[in-house]
Amino acid sequence: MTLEEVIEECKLFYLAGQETTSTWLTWIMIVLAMHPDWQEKARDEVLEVCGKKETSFEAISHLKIITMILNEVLRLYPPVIAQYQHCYKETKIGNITIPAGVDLNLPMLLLHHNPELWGEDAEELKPERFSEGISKACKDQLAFFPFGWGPRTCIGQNFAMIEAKIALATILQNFSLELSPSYTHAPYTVMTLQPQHGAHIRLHQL
Ligand code: HEM
Repeated sequence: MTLEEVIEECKLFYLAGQETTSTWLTWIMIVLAMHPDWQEKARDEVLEVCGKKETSFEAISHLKIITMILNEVLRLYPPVIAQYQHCYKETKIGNITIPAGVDLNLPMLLLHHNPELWGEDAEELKPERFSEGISKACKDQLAFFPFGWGPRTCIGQNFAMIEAKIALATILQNFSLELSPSYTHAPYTVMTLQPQHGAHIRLHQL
């Protein structure tokens, strides 16, 4: 690789890895402040598995409720709301022929909220959907792809999962989260899906 290419790769990793994970963590905190019952379940699990100690790589693999919550937040508030693919040469997928030059939009946000795939409660926070893993959460497991799909799927997804689990476990060990009355729920997109008026959350030290 040339020096120029290495620099460009570093920029890509910074953009793809920082912005996505930080908005995801922001939504996780908003959602747990909105749903104190799930916040309590999540904290109980963290305290049971890790106690008040620093979370270890080994311990986070036992955080089942936290994993369910992380997936449900990715479903409702995917940081990347759609993927755009350009078809360079005529391609056949099943019965469909896509001519060269066509731009495809894969709308994660729409599919993640589709009641035909997720049920009439698609708009509700229900982490228990993921209690038996991703493949059983939805009628069509291809409908959940917050990290993309296929050979170019997100290279950082496992890293992001570990990062989010450690960050969330540490926050829950030390703080309780309460939604401020000034918070207005308005998801909107500026490159990633963000809370338009900010994440007004009160943190109470435990
Ligand atoms: C919540 C966190 C994240 C989300 C939602 C996310 C989402 C995505 C999506 C949708 C793609 C496009 C995949 C495709 O074309 O099929 C992608 C690609 C990529 N992501 Fe992530 N990502 C996250 C975290 C990270 C992290 C932490 C890193 C690096 C440390 C990272 C590095 C990359 C890179 C380098 C690519 C391009 C891969 C390629 O084209 O071969 N991402 N990500």
